[in-house]
Amino acid sequence: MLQTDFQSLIQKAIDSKTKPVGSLGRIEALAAQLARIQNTLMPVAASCGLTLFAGDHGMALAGVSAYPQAVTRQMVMNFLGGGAAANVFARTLGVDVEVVDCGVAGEPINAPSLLSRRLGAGTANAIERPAMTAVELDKALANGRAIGGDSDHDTACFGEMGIGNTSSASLVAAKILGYPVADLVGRGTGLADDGLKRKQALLEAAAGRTPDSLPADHALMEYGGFEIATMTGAMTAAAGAGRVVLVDGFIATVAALCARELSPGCAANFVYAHRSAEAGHARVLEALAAKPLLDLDMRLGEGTGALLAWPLVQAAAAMLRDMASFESAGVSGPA
Ligand SMILES: O=C(O)c1ccc[n+]([C@@H]2O[C@H](COP(=O)([O-])O)[C@@H](O)[C@H]2O)c1
Ligand SMILES: Cc1cc2nc[nH]c2cc1C
Repeated sequence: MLQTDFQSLIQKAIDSKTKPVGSLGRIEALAAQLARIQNTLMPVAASCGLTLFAGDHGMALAGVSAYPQAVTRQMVMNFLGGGAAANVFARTLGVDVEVVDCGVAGEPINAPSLLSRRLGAGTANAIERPAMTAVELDKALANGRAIGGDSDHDTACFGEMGIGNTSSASLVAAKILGYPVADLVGRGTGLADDGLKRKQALLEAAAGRTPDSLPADHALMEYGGFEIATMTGAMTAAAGAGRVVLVDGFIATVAALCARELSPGCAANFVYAHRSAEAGHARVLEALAAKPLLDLDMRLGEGTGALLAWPLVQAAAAMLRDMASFESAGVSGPA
């Protein structure tokens, strides 16, 4: 069937439901997207998994974050213990959580429930040199594809943890979009004014090492993080496998931007969950013409925004699948 014909069938199905035309607002657009992704007028949103990608950044040691690098590792232990915001939200929603070490600083973490896909003990300091090699990038993308492609869930939430990764994400996005990095720098975990100034100067120095504009793979190699690159691969494969991908905050949206550049078809499966309070997020969303579902002033990461959007995905699918039509319920249509 032609795409336009299927789109008009979807619209007809949505408009036949017992509600004034258009009255469920953006839930209707979301339902239509789910129908397109699953190629059915009976979309299913039955199960969702959260994969948390953790990695460290050489840049963090230059002082671009309000928190020390050690927090990445400590938070991985917290995820494994079930005590982080992402765990708590996931439990309330019945979502499974898996944690991936993509390259946390220090010795490998020895925990049976942790998936080890380490590319090293953190990236190189991208202020001075490329964050990773082409071989490391390829491996991270491949690791991500294997993780994103292997799941029983119809919906995937991807979250990240990495002290310094707002710096990495700002630089990657600036190079892909051809924006000055200053337009995309924010307070991250909560830098005060003097810290923000220092971060801005360091990121401008980092950006100055390379041309104003870079393709996504070069941008990732120069400025990316192991967790961001692994998430990028996971997003392409999850979308390729027909899953709905709930895109979290600033860092996850930059991974989605990379995924779209590397594998354009995957964008159709992306649902932008929320607008983070991190300064650059609104700009990157704008560049993607993406209107996220939620705006809760959150800026945590960990997939917390994506998790909170999961019930909306479930509601949208149930609306299209289960709501009565004017005809089946014997309700009069517009006069
Ligand atoms: O998701 C977001 O929009 C977001 C915005 C600001 C900070 N974060 C989280 O905070 C960490 C990065 O902040 P920073 O200041 O260390 O670059 C990293 O672990 C992210 O998960 C996440
Ligand atoms: C405590 C803490 C938890 C986080 N979760 C994601 N990024 C984080 C950064 C910090 C500092």
